[in-house]
Amino acid sequence: MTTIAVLGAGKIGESLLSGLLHSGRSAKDLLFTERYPERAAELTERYGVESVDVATALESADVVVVAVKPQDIDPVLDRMATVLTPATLVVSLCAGLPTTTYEHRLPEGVPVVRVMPNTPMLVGEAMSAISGGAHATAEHLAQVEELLGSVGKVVTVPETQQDAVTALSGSGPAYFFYLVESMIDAGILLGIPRAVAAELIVQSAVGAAAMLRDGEEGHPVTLREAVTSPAGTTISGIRELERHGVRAALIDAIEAARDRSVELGRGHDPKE
Ligand SMILES: NC(=O)C1=CN([C@@H]2O[C@H](COP(=O)(O)OP(=O)(O)OC[C@H]3O[C@@H](n4cnc5c(N)ncnc54)[C@H](O)[C@@H]3O)[C@@H](O)[C@H]2O)C=CC1
Ligand SMILES: O=C(O)[C@@H]1CCC=N1
Repeated sequence: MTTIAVLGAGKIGESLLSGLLHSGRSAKDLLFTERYPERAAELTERYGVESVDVATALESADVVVVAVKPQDIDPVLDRMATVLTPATLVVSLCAGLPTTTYEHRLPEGVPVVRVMPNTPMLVGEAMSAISGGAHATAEHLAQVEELLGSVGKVVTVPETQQDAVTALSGSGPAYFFYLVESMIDAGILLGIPRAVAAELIVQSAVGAAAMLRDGEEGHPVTLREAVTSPAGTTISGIRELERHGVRAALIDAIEAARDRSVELGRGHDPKE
């Protein structure tokens, strides 16, 4: 069985471990490394997965998943450079980091696949986009697709689109959570108890998402028009959204996130 080591068990590393276990993978086929011992102990107790040091993880794993922050990648790449061979597949979840950064710092031929997942992985509903580097074969991509496919949906994209994908689906859940949080606040303003407002809005979000994904008519414009009655309530609200430039704000937000992804990828490649 393939041994998978997750380097960095923070929010996304934990989501991946949890998602893989839920999908039926055995804890004995998983390893993780974590900088903070208390965090490592907490996760081992919660999931039964063993925490090891980075060198052990790199030596034991068939697939090494890098889930540290891009700002923390340099010491990890230095360790990887001394241990890895082309027999190990590297899967990078790091925002902004191009596959070439790994290729320029790791021994020749080590296969690298860049992935942008998202935290709904925790409940088996991730959206992950994958792109292979220069030494990644179709089999490597299929392996990563199978791995991430067990915790959600997977698409393959050209690596040139990964910074945009990071802004859209990597950060995307945060924007939906922000919207839900704001709508619950509106409920409070209108005198609805917080718990009731939260139930109303969360179930509306779940219902809207199900219509978008599974409904016969999944186009957002058609679905919104169906809620918007002539001279009704919804159009009064939409006029306010337009007056406040919410559409432009969202476009600007996603463009800013894309730009930040590009920025995070800089400064780690000796050939830059
Ligand atoms: N949080 C998210 O929604 C998403 C995050 N990502 C990417 O995943 C990566 C991790 O992000 P988060 O989980 O949000 O950050 P985080 O800060 O929660 O987790 C990073 C973890 O790595 C550990 N770490 C750092 N250096 C280490 C080392 N040398 N050895 C062992 N452990 C080490 C830290 O202690 C921490 O627990 C980032 O590169 C990010 O771009 C990608 C998609 C979504
Ligand atoms: O905020 C971040 O940098 C990470 C990458 C995508 C989602 N969270």
